[in-house]
Amino acid sequence: MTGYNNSNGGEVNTASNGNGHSNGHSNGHSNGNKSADYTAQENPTMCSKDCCSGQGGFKPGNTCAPKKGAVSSSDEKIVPTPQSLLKSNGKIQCDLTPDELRALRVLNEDTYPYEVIQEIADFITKGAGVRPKIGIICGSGLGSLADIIQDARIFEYEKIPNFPVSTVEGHAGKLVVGTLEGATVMAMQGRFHFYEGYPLAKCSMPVRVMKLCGVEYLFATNAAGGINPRYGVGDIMLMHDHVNMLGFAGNSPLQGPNDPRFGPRFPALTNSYNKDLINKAIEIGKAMGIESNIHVGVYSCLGGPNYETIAELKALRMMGVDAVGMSTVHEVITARHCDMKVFAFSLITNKCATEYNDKKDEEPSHDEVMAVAKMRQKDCCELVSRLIRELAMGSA
Ligand SMILES: O=P(O)(O)O[C@@H]1C[C@H](O)[C@@H](CO)O1
Ligand code: HPA
Repeated sequence: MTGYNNSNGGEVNTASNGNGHSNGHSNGHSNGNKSADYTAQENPTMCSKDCCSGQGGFKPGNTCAPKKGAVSSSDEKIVPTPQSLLKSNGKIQCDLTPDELRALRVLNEDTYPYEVIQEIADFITKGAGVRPKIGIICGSGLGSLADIIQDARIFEYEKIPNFPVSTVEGHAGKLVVGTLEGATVMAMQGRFHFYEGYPLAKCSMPVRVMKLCGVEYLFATNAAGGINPRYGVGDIMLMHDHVNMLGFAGNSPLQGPNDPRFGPRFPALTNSYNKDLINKAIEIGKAMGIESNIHVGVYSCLGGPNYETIAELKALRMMGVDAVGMSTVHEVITARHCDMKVFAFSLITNKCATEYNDKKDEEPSHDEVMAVAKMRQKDCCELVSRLIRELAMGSA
């Protein structure tokens, strides 16, 4: 693998992709500082704190009453709100404090207001005592990337105010802040996926938290299926572009009102993956003796949680996709929107069949994904830490 440049022989572009977004304009997102009166009309599916926490806390889809219009099975009873809970003005009494109510609203809203993200970032930077420069998102089974961080301050997602929780095996649900190879870093041991029930903006919300913590570089990693027939299990594909299948279907983490404090309404994504970092990673791969296992390619994210059909994989291949997964793209979009530099790679954990066959052992499974990630975590950690060392030394 020689130096990467996808611009047909032009110079490697070292310029940052400043998208010139303005600061200081609010789009007037309110922060939920309303009274604790919570009308049934505002959200017909919510009830009291005790009821929701009885179902394991406030989580996506954690509703306590059937949605309006839902068909109930014959043995289910619809229990009307007791009159004793209704105030004379028709509002339901709520025993949540204003802060709890606000947290409930934030967790149930699709987008996080700037101020809430700022509060999360303040909580982390104050707790850690540093402002990290590099953000790392660990893919499935690649959480050990965060284990190599020194002077680590660990925040469990559950304890970070207004943070979602990780629900997938191989995603520990911890944020680790510290230093790595001389650089201040924050790493997510566990990301949020669309298939967990989170809207895309919520899946990639931590990227905005990183930005407000001071992060300039996003390193995103993932486990993916190799569609390119040249890719082997355990190979690493440096992402130089993506195909946003969820975007084709009209879904985006940037959907909804745009807050210009993060970035512009219509961001360009043509130079999303930093070419200098790709070239440095190729050099590092050579120095590590794994050159033949390193590729540069195109990743595509589907919604999951099911793996793809043969027809879907054939279609993706025809579209120029080299590896397929269920994450990363919305994180990259969010990072580029707020002008972060991005480096991302896929660990190829399985080869995707593009021809029909009946071989059960060729079907992908999360167990296989986790096993391959475990096997290859050492090289992935070394690649990331050497790249960060180059950044810290100012040579990348
Ligand atoms: O979080 P990533 O994208 O690394 O995880 C992949 C996609 C699914 O979450 C899971 C499937 O095995 O691995
Ligand atoms: N498809 C989608 N996501 C994945 C795969 C796959 O084959 N492998 C790991 N994550």
